[in-house]
Amino acid sequence: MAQPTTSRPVNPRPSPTNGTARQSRPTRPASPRPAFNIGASISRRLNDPRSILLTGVLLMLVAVGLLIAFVSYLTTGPADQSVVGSALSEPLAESGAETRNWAGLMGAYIAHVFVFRWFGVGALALPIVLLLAGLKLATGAEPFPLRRATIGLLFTALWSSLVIGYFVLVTNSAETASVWSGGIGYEFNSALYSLFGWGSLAFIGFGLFLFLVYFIDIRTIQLPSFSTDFFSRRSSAASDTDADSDTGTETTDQPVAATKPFYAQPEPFIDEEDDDDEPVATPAPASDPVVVQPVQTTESLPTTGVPLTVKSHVEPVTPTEPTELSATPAPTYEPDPFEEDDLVAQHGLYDSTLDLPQYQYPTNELLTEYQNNPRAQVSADELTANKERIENTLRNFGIRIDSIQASIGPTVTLYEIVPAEGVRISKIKSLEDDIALNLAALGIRIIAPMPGMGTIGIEVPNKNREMVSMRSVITSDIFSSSKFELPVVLGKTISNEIYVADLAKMPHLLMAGATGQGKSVGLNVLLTSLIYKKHPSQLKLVLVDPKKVELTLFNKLERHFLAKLPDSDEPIITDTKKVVNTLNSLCIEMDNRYNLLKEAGCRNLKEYNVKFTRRKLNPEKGHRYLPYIVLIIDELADLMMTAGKEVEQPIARLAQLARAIGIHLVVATQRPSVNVITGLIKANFPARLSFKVTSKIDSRTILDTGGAEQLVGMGDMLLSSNSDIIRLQCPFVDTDEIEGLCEFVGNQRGYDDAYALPEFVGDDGGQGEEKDVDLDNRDPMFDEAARLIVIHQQGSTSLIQRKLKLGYNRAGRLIDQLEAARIVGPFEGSKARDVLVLDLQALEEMLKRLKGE
Ligand SMILES: Nc1ncnc2c1ncn2[C@@H]1O[C@H](COP(=O)(O)OP(=O)(O)OP(=O)(O)O)[C@@H](O)[C@H]1O
Repeated sequence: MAQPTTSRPVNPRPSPTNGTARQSRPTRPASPRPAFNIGASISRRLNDPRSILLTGVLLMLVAVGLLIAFVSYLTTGPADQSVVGSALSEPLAESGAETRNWAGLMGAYIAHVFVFRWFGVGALALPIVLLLAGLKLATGAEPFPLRRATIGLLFTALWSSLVIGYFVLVTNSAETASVWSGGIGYEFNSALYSLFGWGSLAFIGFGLFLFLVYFIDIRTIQLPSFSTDFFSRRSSAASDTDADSDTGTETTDQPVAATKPFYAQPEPFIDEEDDDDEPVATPAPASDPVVVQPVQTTESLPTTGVPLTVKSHVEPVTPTEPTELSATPAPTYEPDPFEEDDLVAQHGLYDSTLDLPQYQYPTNELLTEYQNNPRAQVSADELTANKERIENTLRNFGIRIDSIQASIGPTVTLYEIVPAEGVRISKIKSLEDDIALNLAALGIRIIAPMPGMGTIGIEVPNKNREMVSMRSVITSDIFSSSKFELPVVLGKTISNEIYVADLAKMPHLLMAGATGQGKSVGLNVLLTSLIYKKHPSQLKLVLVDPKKVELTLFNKLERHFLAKLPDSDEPIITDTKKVVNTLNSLCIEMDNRYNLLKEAGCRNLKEYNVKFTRRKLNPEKGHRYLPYIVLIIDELADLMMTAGKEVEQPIARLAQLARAIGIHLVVATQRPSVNVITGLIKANFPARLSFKVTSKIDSRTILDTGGAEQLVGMGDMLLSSNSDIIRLQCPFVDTDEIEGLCEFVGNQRGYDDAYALPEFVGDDGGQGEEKDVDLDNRDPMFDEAARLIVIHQQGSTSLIQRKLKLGYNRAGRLIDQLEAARIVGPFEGSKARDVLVLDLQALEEMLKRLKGE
């Protein structure tokens, strides 16, 4: 679990409030809207994909112009030199008319600077760099990794200037040939030659050597004597495959995926089956059977996490059975380091964000800047009054104290009391209710003792509270520089620190709170944090919303961040049956991912993705970059009531096993009772968050302790993780802001469709599919059964059984026929089916139609 990190001094300033900003959601109360911000508008324009396209095309045009000017200058340069020289002194029209350069006077002038004065023929590198950059911006295509190409070309420009300069100097041909070396090369050699003579060539040669060592990594250049030469081995493997095509061992000589869209990057590739008769597999040490480990926090690319014994041949991977935690350790395979280095040198590291290279992360301006009410500070009077009342109350109960100190938070102020020697803490704890009554404020919480300190804390709500805006936390240093895998900003602590947690480490979160206390805002905050930090290729959301209204705004993210079942129309899942199928599908995804990790010899998703990024895993073997998947369920109670075990079991299974493979769950409910948050579910959610609940019992169910019933609402919450309980004020984000954010993302170019989860075919034949029912061959009791169901408005098999005195099988067949005739709805777990026909009159009409009358 993440620790809060301090971004402010521990002794905070008093906090302002906005008392008006919380009347009701979704309409934002009278909080001031941000004034029109010119800077924000310009920055939005610049980030607009159309502006990016325009910049790209402009760059390419400039590049072509420069290329023409430079090439032309190499032949016409000497003739133009006098024109360029006189251009500043004579009227432009005249000097322009005399220019021989194909790109006119301007071309001649720019080429004069770049070619003649600076780099000579090497100046051609500049338009090439601009061309590549323009191409990438305009189309996303990147024939060579741009950064490496730029460095390489600029070095070539400089180095060629130096080499040619040397020869121009020693052959005394400056008059005619210095245009090829440019001024830099010639002047450099003039200076050096007088000191070292031909030794200056050694300097230049050494420069090249340095570049090769650091930039290309000279160690990876293959000498002809290497018998393991990558290309020769690959092509021989390919011909082997040709000769024996039914072995199923496919190899491809072309690592670049030709069928990918134009913006796709080359596939990472290493063919582990390219071995000869001497397979060497390196099994992982059979020591520790636990393959699941929490993901590391550091962003630096770790080594692969498997013992690295360098072998040049590997054995084909044999998939083993999936997926329990105690699964036997995966065999690890050591790919040929020369191959990987070669691929990485050729294509650079794999970069998942190149799936959508022009994707723009949301800007801060999309969030509202709320002005906090200046009256909302905790005044010195309020502080002194509370202090005195605490002291008096304690004194009345015979408790002496040594000192009392206040820290002002956004919602509550914490009075920290050092009791006099000999005072028992349990005594103070037992007086909690009396002290609260005396201080006459709602939401007094007594923390006795404060963890890790010998003091007692009393939290008293502020008269006016501070609104913690989403914008203020998103723009904070601590969040924007966070290196967490899945950073979520949960709010501000009592000492005004911004609390950022890593969902990947939590690894699942259970949320509860009575209605209207801030749960939906809390979920929106969580989703907003993730969307601000992650690229669509790195994160997929599965949103389950049985209430059907809470998460609808996120619909717009379908082709960027959402995942759904292949045959589902709606990306946000509201139907119980679909929820069950989706949960089961996630379990299949989990099993598939475990298999991939096992084959790759990785212990968790992060290691796996690092390995994939380094092009050590072959996509032709099913390996792919694995995005995190976050499953959000808004209202577990509804699901537990309608589908009970059908949802409980996959949720528990996912919660138990999915952390290592990057599937994380956030489950919210307004009814934290034991039949919703069952023991099985609770045991698998170590991190729990509670907004205000209605009773101490509810607080115990969710947090295992009281306290949540004393919160003051509006996002005031307690987070329990690792047996610590922290009080936080959740940030506020309005539906308008969420709408703006979703539009910003949704209007950008996305994937063709939502991320497809594996297909799941349930016991009843899949996603509520119709069964094979022949309505022409109806049961003789069909009409009667239909009337019975419509009269009772209850779609139950047992009703038919009882009233028509039929056996279970026949009643079951009848209900299937009624479903096929759309008189009752589909099976919904333990609940009776919906009756789709409202009255007998409508029914009789339907029956007539069925009979063809
Ligand atoms: N973090 C917050 N800061 C300030 N006000 C808040 C915050 N969270 C919620 N509120 C206020 O409380 C109201 C209710 O919040 P919200 O809709 O999130 O409650 P809920 O628990 O989801 O309710 P329900 O279960 O009925 O959907 C909001 O409209 C807003 O005015």
